[in-house]
Amino acid sequence: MEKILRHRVNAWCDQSKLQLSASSLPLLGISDLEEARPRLWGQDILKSDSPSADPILLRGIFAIGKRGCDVVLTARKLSWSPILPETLGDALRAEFQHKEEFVELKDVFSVKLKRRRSVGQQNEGTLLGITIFICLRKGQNKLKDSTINLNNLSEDHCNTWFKQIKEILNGFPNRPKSLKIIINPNSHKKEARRIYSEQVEPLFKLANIQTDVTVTECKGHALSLLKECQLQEFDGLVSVGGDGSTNEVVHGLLLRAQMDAGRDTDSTFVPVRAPLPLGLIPAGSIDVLAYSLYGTKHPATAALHIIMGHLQPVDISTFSSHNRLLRFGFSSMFGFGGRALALAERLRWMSSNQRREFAVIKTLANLKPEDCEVVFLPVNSTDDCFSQARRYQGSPESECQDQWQSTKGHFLNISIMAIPSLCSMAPRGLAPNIRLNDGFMSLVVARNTSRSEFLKHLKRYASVKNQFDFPFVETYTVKEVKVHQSTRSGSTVKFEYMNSPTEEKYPWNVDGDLMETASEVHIRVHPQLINLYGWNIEELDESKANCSCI
Ligand SMILES: Nc1ncnc2c1ncn2[C@@H]1O[C@H](COP(=O)(O)OP(=O)(O)OP(=O)(O)O)[C@@H](O)[C@H]1O
Repeated sequence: MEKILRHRVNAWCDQSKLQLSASSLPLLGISDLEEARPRLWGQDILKSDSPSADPILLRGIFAIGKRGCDVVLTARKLSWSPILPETLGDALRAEFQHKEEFVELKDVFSVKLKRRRSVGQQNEGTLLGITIFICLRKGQNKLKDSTINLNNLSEDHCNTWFKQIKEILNGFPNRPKSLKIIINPNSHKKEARRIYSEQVEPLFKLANIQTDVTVTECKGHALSLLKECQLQEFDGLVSVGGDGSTNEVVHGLLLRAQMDAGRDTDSTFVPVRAPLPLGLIPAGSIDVLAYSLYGTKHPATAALHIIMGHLQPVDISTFSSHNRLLRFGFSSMFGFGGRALALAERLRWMSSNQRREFAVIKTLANLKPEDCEVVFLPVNSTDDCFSQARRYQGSPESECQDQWQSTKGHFLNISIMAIPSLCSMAPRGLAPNIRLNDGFMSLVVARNTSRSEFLKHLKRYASVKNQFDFPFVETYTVKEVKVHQSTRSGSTVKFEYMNSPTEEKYPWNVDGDLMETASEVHIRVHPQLINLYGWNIEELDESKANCSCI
């Protein structure tokens, strides 16, 4: 009888890939391998027979915390439950029987052999087990890393598990193995390098990601680098800095894609997609791009999105003038927003926060309207279907017959945004009804009004009240916009920050970066032209779906 039982248990252990090694046994408080098998079989064979279970790849014993656990690995999850001593009463046994815990492999980003090395020890150290590194949700939008230690002293046992888990992790698509990192050391409070080395690099190392880091030396460095470097060596690109740095990297990446595809970048060209996904590590003051993508300015969250290969297709606009491409960018401001940035750029000698506050106050004090005509292609009722179709067919442009509209006059500010543009000062976004990838832009124009009314409008962005509910504010959902600045002869508009009084250029704020250009700018949205590492926080946030600001 005993022989038959042993035979059945051994057969089951082989079938269910249960790994019993001599070093597992102390965890069970038993000293003999043969003795161990019936105990495990007695409590677990029924679970493993459950018809819904995934095929078991490995099964074995590890200590987790202070408990000996029966650990099961499938392609989808790693689960464990405590091994119960036979002496435990029936009531307690029943209570613990179903205490299975698990982690899904999609949330695991690394596995390492865990060793202890004493001071002066030359070899690789004493094996303690394996450590599983996982990515957890922390609060509404943040991610954090955590570990699970599976302790077992057997080299063979741990190596088998290590290799099997590594193989599963290598099979996840989109997880980068090699990244090009571009750091702007001068962003905001000059903390980008420290943020990268303290909060991001250790996570990339844990995830075994190879990195090639460039610390920029001046404005334009990232752009020239991206025009020339061998991008095919990398799985993704990462920008560490504020919105301005990210805009330079995005522009460089997309420009490079057009050059490689031989595109003539006139004002009607259809751009090709960015060849690599881009990750944004926020190290600026406002970080609208990172905030819109992650819902937080948390460098470790951004790093974990990159490591986990979460990809989010995002719309982007082109800015052209006189049939020439000026820039790729996600959001822009002309008038107040452009002037304030132009002034802040002149005050670079001040600290980041000081120059921003000073520039806003001074621009408000000198508030003056722009005399413009804004011509735009509004979204019509059929556009939702077009947008959906475009999304699935990958066609970049709508082919429907559209009706251009225009509005003229004196405007204090004109904003054109292809993304919701969230930040801590505008938690619902500068364009609350625009999605990251809906194929549309939000056009918001603030006509000339008193300073106090305009200030009220600006303050509303931070409150829960509708920021657009003012008689001087108009909002449109659009696909294309042309802004013509009126230049009346004899009264040429001149800006304080310009060197030459004869120069006639106008300041635009494109993703926090200054773009100075002539009197006409043509802006077109290009659906899902770039993949960013991140997720769509709008889809997670129910409250935004109910927003009726526009
Ligand atoms: N090494 C560098 N030295 C000076 N400027 C740089 C350097 N590298 C990049 N830049 C430029 O600095 C500009 C501002 O970058 P960024 O937005 O990161 O900083 P910031 O303006 O201080 O931050 P924020 O806009 O969030 O306050 C960008 O236009 C970028 O092109």
